[in-house]
Amino acid sequence: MIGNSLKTIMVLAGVYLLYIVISCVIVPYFYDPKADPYWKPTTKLNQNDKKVVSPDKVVLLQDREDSGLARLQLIKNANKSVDISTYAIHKGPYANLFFGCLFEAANRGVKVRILLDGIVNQFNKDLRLYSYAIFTHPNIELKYYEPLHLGNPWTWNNRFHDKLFIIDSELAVVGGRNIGDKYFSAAGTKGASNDRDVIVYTEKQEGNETSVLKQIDEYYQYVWDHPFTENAVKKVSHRKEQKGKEKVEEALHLLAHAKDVYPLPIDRAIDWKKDAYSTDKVVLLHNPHQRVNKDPLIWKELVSLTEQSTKSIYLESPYIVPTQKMLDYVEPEKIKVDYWKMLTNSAASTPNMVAFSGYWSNRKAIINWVNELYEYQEKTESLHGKTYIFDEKISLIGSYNVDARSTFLNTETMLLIDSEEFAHFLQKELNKTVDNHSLQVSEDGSYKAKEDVEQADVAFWKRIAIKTLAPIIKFFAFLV
Ligand SMILES: O=P(O)(O)OC[C@H](O)CO
Repeated sequence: MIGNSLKTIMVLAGVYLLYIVISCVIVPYFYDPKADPYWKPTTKLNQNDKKVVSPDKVVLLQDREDSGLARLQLIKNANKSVDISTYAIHKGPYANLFFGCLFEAANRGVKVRILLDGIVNQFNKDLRLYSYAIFTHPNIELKYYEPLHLGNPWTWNNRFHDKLFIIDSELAVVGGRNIGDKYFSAAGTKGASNDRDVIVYTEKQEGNETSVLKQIDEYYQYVWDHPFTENAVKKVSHRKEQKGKEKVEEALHLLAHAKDVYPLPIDRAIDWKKDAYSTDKVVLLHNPHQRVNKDPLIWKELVSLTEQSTKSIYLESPYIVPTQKMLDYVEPEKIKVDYWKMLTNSAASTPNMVAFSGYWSNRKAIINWVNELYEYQEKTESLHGKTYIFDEKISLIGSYNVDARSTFLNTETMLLIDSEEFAHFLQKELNKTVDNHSLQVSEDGSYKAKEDVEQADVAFWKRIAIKTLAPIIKFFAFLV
């Protein structure tokens, strides 16, 4: 009897596993996304357009602490609304301060909306407690994009990787950072993640119709109302409501004593607008919201810009895992750029062994594609920036990594900035990371020696993991 039940359970589990493999692995491997027949690249690089100055100004936000502080201050100074979308909120002191600021803003009447990836966040215990308090608060809402439904494994690959932060519909932060201590930690913090954001705002009231902020606002609303998003909590018991309130009180208390846990004074005014650059055009790029494989709109844009570039391309991505399906969109004979520099994590710095193993198998090919390939040599910090600069004119910053997951599977948001001044500045900043912390990879895969940068040791377990994973990931790179 017990034997029969066990057999039935094993058969059902096997059928379910097969259902998962078909939905999450086999279908995405074969399924070609439907292409938008009207798609055109956003920018023609070599066109001598009549110069139109956009009303948008941009500020590069690189320093980890400043970037964390800016978010907290912007929430504190919000008057009407705060709209946030991010892939992940990691539990820890920064997330608690962040929620402290959000609840403080909501308590004074600011409308707060938070949109997160479902699967990645719905098992975060702290977030669950906040979600109970959010449910009962009239001014804060929390939604999950594609939360886990065990019966719909074909939705599991559709991850929400957008990263937007919009204040009063008047200013936005677009970049690559999630919310968590490692993105905003002080210099020298172990496990710190280095990234870049852009603050975009407009000062001209009459120019607002052409501002990217309108586009960002409309896109946020579109995703907020999208059928793939759901309210995080549908009902709460009295006990849960109580637990949520206690968590919020804790966060507000922490905020009141922020100086004990946060290295920078939250109320210190930063005049970040002093570092603003004027622009000719700013556009929000995003992938379409489609399940299984998406029409790879951001990748198509990057390929088009690569093919149009004549002078230079600077590319920084924490993971570089090109797949054949991605390369099918490229016509190599069209790439005529004079100089191409690429920067990514080394085996020592990468926190993502799966993605790095995918890169490792392609490393030799990449060395041949570009003029100079660099790898970041810090053992306790990693690169997380997604930065692309074409012909010292067009810059893209945002969430998109050069891999199949960002290309076909995830939602992604990138800010395209047409500004020579900004591109020059960004290029200089990227070169600082290259010059001070990275080594160039030679044709044989070894590093070229450099006086001021030492090759970082790769932990023994990492070497073994890369050697073991690389041949396996080759077959699954379309999911990485
Ligand atoms: O580290 P992130 O935030 O760029 O995310 C990497 C994952 O591949 C997202 O799917």
